[in-house]
Amino acid sequence: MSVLRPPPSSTRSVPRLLPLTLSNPSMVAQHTPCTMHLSILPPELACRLFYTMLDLSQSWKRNQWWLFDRVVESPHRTSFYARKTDGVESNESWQEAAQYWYNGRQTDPPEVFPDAMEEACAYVERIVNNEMQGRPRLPLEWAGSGTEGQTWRANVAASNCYEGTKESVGFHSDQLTYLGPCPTIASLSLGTTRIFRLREVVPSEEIHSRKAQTLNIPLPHNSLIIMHAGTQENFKHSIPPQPTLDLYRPLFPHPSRLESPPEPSNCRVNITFRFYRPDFRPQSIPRCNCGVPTILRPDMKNRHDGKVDKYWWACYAGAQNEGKGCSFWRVMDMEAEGRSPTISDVQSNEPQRGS
Ligand SMILES: O=C(O)CCC(=O)C(=O)O
Ligand SMILES: [Fe+2]
Repeated sequence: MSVLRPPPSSTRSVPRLLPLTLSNPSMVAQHTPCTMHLSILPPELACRLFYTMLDLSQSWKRNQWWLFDRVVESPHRTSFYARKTDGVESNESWQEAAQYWYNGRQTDPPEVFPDAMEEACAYVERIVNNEMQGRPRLPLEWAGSGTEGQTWRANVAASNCYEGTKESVGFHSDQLTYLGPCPTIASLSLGTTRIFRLREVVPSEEIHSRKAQTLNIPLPHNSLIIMHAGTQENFKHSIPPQPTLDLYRPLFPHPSRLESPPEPSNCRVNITFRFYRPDFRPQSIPRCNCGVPTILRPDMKNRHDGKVDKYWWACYAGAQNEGKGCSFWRVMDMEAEGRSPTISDVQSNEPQRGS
C-alpha cells in the first residue's frame, strides 16, 4: 500500500492583492519603509539641476551585463558621481584610492558632483538626517557620523535618465557591496512624473499564507523618496514603462537659452544619493576565485521577525566575463571581517539600565 502524502502545498489559494497607488506622503509612510517629501528644493534650483543633468545625460551610458549566455542592456541611461571627500574623513584622495567596480568591471574614477548637485545635496542631507532622527535604527546600520557630526551623508550618487514612456528599470534591490547592510538611500526625481514601483519579497516561510502587493508611487518633479534602512533587504523596486506620461513644463528657461521660452520635456532624471560606508571600503571587499570583487547580497527570502538573517558575498565576474563566473560564495561575518561601528556595537557598549 502506498503511503498517502499530503497534497503539494500550493500558493494558488492565497488571494492576489490588487496594486495600490500611494499618492501622498502619508500613504507612502503607512505602507512602505520609505518616506516621500514634496517640493524639496527651491524651484529655481530644481529646474537648474534638471537642465544640468539632462545636458550631462547626453554622454551617459546604458549599462551592459551578461545574463546567462547573452548581453543585456539597461533600457535607460545612467552615470555615477562621487563627492570630493568620503564625508567621514576630510581626505580628498579617496577617489583615487578607491577602485570602483560596476557589474564586475573596473571603471574609471567617477566624476565629482556638479555644482547644482552639491547645492541640492545639502537640502537632501538635511531632510534625511531629520527623518532618521525620528526613526528606530536597525542593528547593522552604520553608527559613525559624518565630518560635521551628522548621522547620514551622501558621498556618491547614481543618476538615471528615462526618456519617453518606454525607458525603464526592472525590479531589483540595490547592491549592498559598498553600502553595507541596511543602507539609507535618498532618491530625487526631476522632470516628468514617473511611477516608482515597490514590491515586497515575501519570506519563504510566509509564501503559503500571503502574496506581495504591488505599490505604485507617482514621483513628481522635485520630490524625494527616502528608502530607509531595510528597504533593500525586504523590497524590490522598479520604474516600469507606462502607456502615457504628462510632459514636464519647466518654470524657467534653460540657462544657456534665456531668450527662448522653456520647452516641455518627456524626460525624468533621477539622482540617488548614497553613502559608501568606510567599513565597506573597496579595499576590504573579498575577491572571488576570478580575482574580481564579490558583491554583497541579502538573503531576502529567509527573514524572521521582519529581519534578514544573512548576507553573503558572491562571485559577480559572470556579469562581464561572457557569463562565466566561479562558485565563490561566503556568508558575511561583520565581526570577523572587522566591520564597525554598527548600531548594535554602540548599543551593546551602552551601560545597562539599573546596573
Ligand atoms: O529612477 C529611479 O527612481 C530608481 C533608480 C534606481 O533604482 C537605481 O538607480 O538603483
Ligand atoms: Fe535601485
